[in-house]
Amino acid sequence: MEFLDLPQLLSAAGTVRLPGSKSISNRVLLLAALADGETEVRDLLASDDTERMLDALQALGIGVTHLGGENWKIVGCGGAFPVKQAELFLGNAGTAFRPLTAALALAGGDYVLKGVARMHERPIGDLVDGLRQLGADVSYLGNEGYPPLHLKPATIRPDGVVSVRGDVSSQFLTGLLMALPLTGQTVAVDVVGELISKPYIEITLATMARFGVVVERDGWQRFTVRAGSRYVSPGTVYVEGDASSASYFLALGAIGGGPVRVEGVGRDSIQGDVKFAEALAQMGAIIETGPNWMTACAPQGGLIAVDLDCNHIPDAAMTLATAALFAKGTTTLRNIASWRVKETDRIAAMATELRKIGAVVEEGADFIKITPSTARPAAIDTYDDHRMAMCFSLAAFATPLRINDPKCVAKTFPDYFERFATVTRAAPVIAIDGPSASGKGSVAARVAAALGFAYLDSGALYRLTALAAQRAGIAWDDEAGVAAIAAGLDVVFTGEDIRLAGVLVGDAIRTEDISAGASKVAALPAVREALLFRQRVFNTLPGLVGDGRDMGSVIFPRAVLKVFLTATAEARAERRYKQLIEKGFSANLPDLLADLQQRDARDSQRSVAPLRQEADARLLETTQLTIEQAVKQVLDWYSEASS
Ligand SMILES: Nc1ncnc2c1ncn2[C@@H]1O[C@H](COP(=O)(O)OP(=O)(O)O)[C@@H](O)[C@H]1O
Ligand SMILES: Nc1ccn([C@H]2C[C@H](O)[C@@H](COP(=O)(O)OP(=O)(O)O)O2)c(=O)n1
Repeated sequence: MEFLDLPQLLSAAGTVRLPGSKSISNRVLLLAALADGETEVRDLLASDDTERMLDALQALGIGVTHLGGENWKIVGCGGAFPVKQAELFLGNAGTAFRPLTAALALAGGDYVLKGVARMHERPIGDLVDGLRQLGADVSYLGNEGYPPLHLKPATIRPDGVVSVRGDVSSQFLTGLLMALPLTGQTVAVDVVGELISKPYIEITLATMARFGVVVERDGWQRFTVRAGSRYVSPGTVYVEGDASSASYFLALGAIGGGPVRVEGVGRDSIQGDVKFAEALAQMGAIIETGPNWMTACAPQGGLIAVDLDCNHIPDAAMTLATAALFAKGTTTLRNIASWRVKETDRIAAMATELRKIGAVVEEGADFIKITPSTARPAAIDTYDDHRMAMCFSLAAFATPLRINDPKCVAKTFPDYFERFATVTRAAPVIAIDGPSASGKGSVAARVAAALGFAYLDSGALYRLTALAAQRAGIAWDDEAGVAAIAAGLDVVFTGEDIRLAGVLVGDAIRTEDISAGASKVAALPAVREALLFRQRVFNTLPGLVGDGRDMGSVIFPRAVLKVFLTATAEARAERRYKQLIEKGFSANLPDLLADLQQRDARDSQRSVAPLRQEADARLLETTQLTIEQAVKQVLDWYSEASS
């Protein structure tokens, strides 16, 4: 499985131009397809969900032309799709599936609508019931009440009023409303139960109005579309930036200092999720808004917990759940039952993953309560849910973490993590790589002490793996066996002390035998893989100095400073000789030199993470230098690199 490792974050500031709103994009595409005339759609969101809609429209015979960038031309069909028989695959795109179901059920053709497995677990029965009241012929191909669906031609006989439930997903009402002009008659929709996510209905009404259809509204209970309503292209439509996507960046500013500015949505937005900014302000964040921009900064004393009804911001509220990790007290998010029928059961997923990083979480049918506690690194599962991946990126302010399957963000925000990187600063790393006995450990530990940073002796992990394998009777060339040992290493570093399975290791990992074993196990790709995340979790505040062979190339490629530390083989053999004698080991200089040359060769010739000076690493030749001189040089380079 693909993953993305995030270091602990230090701060956030900058500006992000948001991608187009998913909700607006897919509504505009469908209405442009149903309208009379051509529509130029500008700033459309480029994502999986909009691709599913564009593909479906093309399959239905709609003229779709990419004008370059985020701009598209849609040739409307005036309410009659040219293709009367089709099978459409809509992935996990609810914003494509529900409205297309409604429009196609009234379109007089024979259509099959399918999605991914999760889409087939997301209820659609309430919408189908509504459509059947209009005479539509809709049947379930799998489970009753769920996609896939078969829609057949039918006589549509609107008899005035249709009832639809409003308390499961507002997308059912959205789908129905957008399809009603296709009946040509006056139809009223009565909402049964409390309508949730009202702001999404506002987006629907505003978008329909942009295409010339005005829906009469009686509170949130009854919506009427008059006979003769027709969609007409407004010519050009600009899609607003995505307000839900804005939530991650505003939260970054609120947690990481800021200011973080988002452009593309603001005070004038038609999207309900802009209200997320108000929720963040209640947590203490300093928010400013303009017509189409917003900024967020962290408050002096840090964020504070809130108890909020989130019915009006169901998607953006997820962002509050991870922002709660940085708020004093217990945050309660209420009235969020719809989370359970989204891309995944978001209440369960959020609770499980927040607990992994140490938060105390209570969940109920329609609420979640989060109390922060000491954070610990973890690998976060994302459940094929873009918002899980984006929400948990915020948690990196508390701890380094791994995001599994980060590409699931493509559903609404394909380049999310690239943008995230441009507005965040991570805890700095100084990477010191070089051959055996070049002085890496001595220099790295002193540099770390001078800066107050943590120190990672990565070689010790390979040495510990070799030792633990030896103790377990596993041969050093048994890749799977040694990798399992590496993955399960029970090791605790405290200052200079290293404990393996609770017992002090001392010099047992420094013998020449274990040195040779370490070099052998280090050549096994599965072992390196198993030790990757274990090393990256050292990347915490205020900073880290890591020494080894691949600190700058593989483990911390974004290190602020990379140093390749070396000395002649003779000088290194002599240093090692002295070191061993001082420790009371017996040693022989010619043997040491031969051993060291053999190890240099093995470390630099292996296929994975070979020892070599990277193009972006600075060379520090120490044959003629004292340790103090070498340390000073690294500190000078660091202050240069970080200024
Ligand atoms: N520049 C230097 N000049 C002289 N001795 C050094 C220098 N750097 C390191 N040493 C000594 O060499 C030995 C090996 O250094 P160490 O830091 O353990 O190397 P590495 O971590 O690269 O294997 C230590 O005893 C250390 O004190
Ligand atoms: N990041 C690292 C660190 C060490 N190794 C390998 C290379 C060495 O043969 C062993 C032991 O590393 P260590 O840095 O402790 O060895 P030296 O002190 O340099 O002799 O592990 C590695 O492959 N990658």
